[in-house]
Amino acid sequence: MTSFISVQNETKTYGTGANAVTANKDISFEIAPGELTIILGASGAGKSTLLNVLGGMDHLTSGSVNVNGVELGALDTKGLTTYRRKQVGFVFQFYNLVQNLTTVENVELASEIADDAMDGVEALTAVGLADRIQNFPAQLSGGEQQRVAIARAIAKNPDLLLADEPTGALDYKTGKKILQLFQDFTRNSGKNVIIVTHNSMIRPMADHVIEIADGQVKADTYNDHPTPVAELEW
Ligand SMILES: Nc1ncnc2c1ncn2[C@@H]1O[C@H](COP(=O)(O)OP(=O)(O)OP(=O)(O)O)[C@@H](O)[C@H]1O
Repeated sequence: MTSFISVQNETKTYGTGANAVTANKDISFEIAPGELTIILGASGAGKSTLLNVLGGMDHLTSGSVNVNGVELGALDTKGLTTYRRKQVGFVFQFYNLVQNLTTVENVELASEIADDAMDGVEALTAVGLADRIQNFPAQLSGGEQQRVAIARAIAKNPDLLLADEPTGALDYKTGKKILQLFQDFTRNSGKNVIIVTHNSMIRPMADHVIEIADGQVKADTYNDHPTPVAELEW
C-alpha cells in the first residue's frame, strides 16, 4: 500500500556552529493511510520537533518528508502555511484557545480558512459540547477546553490530525475521554491521527508506535489488535 506519510533521513538542527542542537537525526519511517500513530519518547527526545516538521510549523534541515504527496522540504514559508491551513489539524497540551471568543467562534476561526470545513456547531456536537457553544473558554473545565480544541481541529476536515501531549494537563478520567475522541475520529473518518506522548501506557491504543530517543527512531512497531481506549488502563 502507498504510504500516507513517508519520512526519509529527516534531520532538524536548530541554530548553527557551537550553538547547534540536532533535535532529529536521520529519522525514517512510513505511515499508512487511516492509521492512529503514537510517537513515543522521553522529554527532550525530539518528538515535538518531529511533529512540528510534519505539521509544516517548521522547516526540516535535510532529508525528505512527504505527507499525502506533498514534499514539505520543497515548500517555502508561504507554501508551508498553505499546507498547514488546508491539510493539518493541531491539538496542543494547553488547548491554545482564544480567550475572548466563544467556543463556537474559536472553532469557526479555524474552519473559515479551510476549504471543506465542517459547521462549528456540528464539530462541537461531535465532541459532546452542543450545550456549551456560547460559553467562553474560561467558563469550561480543562477537559472541555481540550474538546473545543479538538472540535476546532476536526472542523477543518484535515487529512492529518496532530496532537502534542493532548492529555498532559488533564486528569486520568478526562484524559481517557480525550484519547477516545482521537480513536473514534480515526475509525470514523479513515483519516490519520498522530499523537505525541511520553506516556508509554497508552501505546496499546495505537495501530503503530514509533519510539524516539535522543533524536532517533529507537523502535517502530505495530499493534495487530489495538486496544479500545475504554479498555485501556494506566
Ligand atoms: N527552537 C529551538 N532552538 C534550539 N533548540 C531547540 C529548539 N526546540 C527544541 N530544541 C531542542 O531540541 C531537543 C528536542 O526538543 P523537543 O521539544 O523536540 O523534544 P520533546 O521530545 O518534544 O520533549 P518534551 O516532551 O519535553 O516536549 C531538545 O534538546 C531541545 O532543547
